[in-house]
Amino acid sequence: MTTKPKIFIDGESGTTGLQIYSRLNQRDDIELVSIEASKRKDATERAKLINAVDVVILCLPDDAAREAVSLVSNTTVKILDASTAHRTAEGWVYGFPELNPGQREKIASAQFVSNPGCYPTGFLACIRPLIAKGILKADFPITVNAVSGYSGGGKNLIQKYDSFHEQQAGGESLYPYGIYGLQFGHKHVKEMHYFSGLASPPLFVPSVGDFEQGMLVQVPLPLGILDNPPSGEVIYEAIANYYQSEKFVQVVPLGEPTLLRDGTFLDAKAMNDTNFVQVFVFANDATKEALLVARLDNLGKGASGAAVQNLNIMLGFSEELGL
Ligand SMILES: NC(=O)C1=CN([C@@H]2O[C@H](COP(=O)(O)OP(=O)(O)OC[C@H]3O[C@@H](n4cnc5c(N)ncnc54)[C@H](OP(=O)(O)O)[C@@H]3O)[C@@H](O)[C@H]2O)C=CC1
Ligand SMILES: CC(=O)N[C@@H](CCC(=O)OP(=O)(O)O)C(=O)O
Repeated sequence: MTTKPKIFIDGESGTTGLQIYSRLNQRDDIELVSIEASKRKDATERAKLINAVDVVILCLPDDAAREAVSLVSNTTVKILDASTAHRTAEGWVYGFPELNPGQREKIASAQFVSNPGCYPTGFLACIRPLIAKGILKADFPITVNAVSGYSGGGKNLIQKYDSFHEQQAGGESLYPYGIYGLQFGHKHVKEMHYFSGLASPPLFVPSVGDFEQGMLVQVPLPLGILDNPPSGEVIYEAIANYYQSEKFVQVVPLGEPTLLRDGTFLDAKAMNDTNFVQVFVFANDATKEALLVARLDNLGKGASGAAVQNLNIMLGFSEELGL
């Protein structure tokens, strides 16, 4: 009988950890190992488990994730970090299998894998094919506007919204929508810049809406600044070809009307509870404007679904198991 790989989720009771747990706990091809709740922040107890399993999934704030990595003494244990701490760090592989040819092979053989941020997953899914294929040059000025459900802010933001909902007592939302990060330099910009291949960091404005889960990431392309702008069809074909063999990145056919609610709104929640990121291209060749949009579940392909996909790759399992 072959032994099942042992998995420890450090931060199992947090927002991301719970979602990973729920995707893994029905599986009989792995063994989930848990820490006693009262000892979940005890470094000695965590170190024992971290060094006794095959893969540790870190679902912790950045500092606690760095601490967990410092506790690793077993050179055979693999670490998958869902936090921002190691996304551009040396010695770590970026856990976005669809990003570049050969990326999933790197994930499969790595000891240290970082799970991408939710916003960067949407952004990179849109822009990476255009830079990689030379449809846009690396110096094209890029801005990103995105909206996330409030679970993107973890337990703290969920608690805040729970209390808003109590105060509004069924009435109109107290905080329906707000932009943030207005000092710029959001913690995700570094990985957006690094893995896109852009010459300069994109200007990123995130926002949060009064819904728990779901995300839209918008990348406007003011093509009129170019002498010979690519058409919408060229942009669409480049992105669609890039992901043609990928299951979890869906490039929606150009001008697909049925995906807009009432023909008008693109709904942020439509990918919830899935591991898909959808990429849309909207374009007007006459006005030389285009807009790329990614739609994903911040807790799906944006966090926990992506973590399970990476775990499967790291264990040499079929990538789609449990997703
Ligand atoms: N929410 C999202 O959409 C996404 C989150 N992420 C990242 O995943 C990580 C986890 O985020 P999220 O689940 O949202 O956050 P939560 O705040 O919901 O959960 C964090 C968990 O870590 C535990 N924890 C905190 N400090 C320690 C410690 N020193 N030792 C052990 N456990 C500790 C907390 O326990 P306690 O509550 O008891 O303090 C809590 O269970 C973060 O780095 C986040 O940025 C990544 C992508 C998307
Ligand atoms: C709505 C909200 O607050 N979202 C979070 C991003 C969540 C996330 O992806 O965090 P990691 O980079 O640690 O993975 C934020 O903007 O900080």
